[in-house]
Amino acid sequence: MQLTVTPENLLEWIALRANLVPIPLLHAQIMPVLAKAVLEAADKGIFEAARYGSKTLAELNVTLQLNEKALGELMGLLTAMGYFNFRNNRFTLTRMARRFTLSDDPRSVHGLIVFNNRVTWDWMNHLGEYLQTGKGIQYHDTFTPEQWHYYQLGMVAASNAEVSEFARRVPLTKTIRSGNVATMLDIGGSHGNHAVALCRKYPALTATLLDLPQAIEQAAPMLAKQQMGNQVQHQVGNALIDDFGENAFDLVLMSNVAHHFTPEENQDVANKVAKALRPNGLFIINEFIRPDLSSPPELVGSSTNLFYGLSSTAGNYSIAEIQAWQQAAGLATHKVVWYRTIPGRAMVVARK
Ligand SMILES: C[S@@+](CC[C@H](N)C(=O)[O-])C[C@H]1O[C@@H](n2cnc3c(N)ncnc32)[C@H](O)[C@@H]1O
Repeated sequence: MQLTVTPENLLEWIALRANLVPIPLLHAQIMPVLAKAVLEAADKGIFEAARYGSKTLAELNVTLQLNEKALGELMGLLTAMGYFNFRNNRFTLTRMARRFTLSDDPRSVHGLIVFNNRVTWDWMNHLGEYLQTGKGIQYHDTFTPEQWHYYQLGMVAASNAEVSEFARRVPLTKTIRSGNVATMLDIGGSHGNHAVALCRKYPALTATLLDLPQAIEQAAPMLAKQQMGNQVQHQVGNALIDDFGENAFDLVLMSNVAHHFTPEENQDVANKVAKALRPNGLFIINEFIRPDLSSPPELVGSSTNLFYGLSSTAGNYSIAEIQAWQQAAGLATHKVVWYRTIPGRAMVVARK
């Protein structure tokens, strides 16, 4: 799947091939406005206001109480972007918008949109500085409790978008698949969505979510809502400092954490994971993948690579880099599972 400029007829195709389309104008003038429109719309409750039936602009604004001219401009853009249908002067949420922007759909990314609007949008102003210094924001060290809250809400929402495909396609050991008693460690497990999905499917599987104390403070109520009792539990810790034990787990997941760590830190974590796995146990690194510069362009992996560099100093890693840590830790390369619903994202799996 690609995010691209797509010609709609032969003449447009020719214009594109003839290098007559000012692509940077689209990237520099149009794309930032598209992104910010979606962020503000979710944050101001515009999708929510349109939840029931079809509404005129004035009807929408009864609850929103915004400037009606400005709201009209935003609604025009959101309609062009496929979030609303507009007929007989009335706006109706599209199926796509209903599923992904309303906060209560299991696949909703609403929390991530709000996190990006309230927290990460400002980070973009640091990109120039990052390019000069190579030093990312390292937000885990500086977040206020409120920012930690939006962060964890954002992470639940981001995982909502992938968790059903994850649970369906993740490689698992025979012990887990045959319903025997088994254990799982989720490094940086936060809200626990991935572990919860697996533990629901395999009631004899128990999971430990290891995360920083500030994360657990915010994520604990989110996990409690899942009503998993003792089957999925938080453990306060730091993956860069703590030991994970020996022959203790059938499965270790590290989802969206490697991009916060340097290669040396990831190697150190992989070594500890190898020790903590039982024989035949699996280590899954679930990440956006940095595309090889020599391979065909892929926007999601490249964009998240820059974003994680800016935010965490590290960035995305290629499949080869991830597998090299796993192999150096004494694990055997097992599988790479590319998501079908999220471009540029994969589970890189190794076996003990
Ligand atoms: C981007 S979130 C990913 C959350 C979840 N695993 C997912 O995929 O949705 C990264 C998580 O890693 C945690 N984290 C960051 N550094 C950590 C460390 N040194 N030890 C343990 N957890 C860490 C953060 O607090 C956060 O909850």
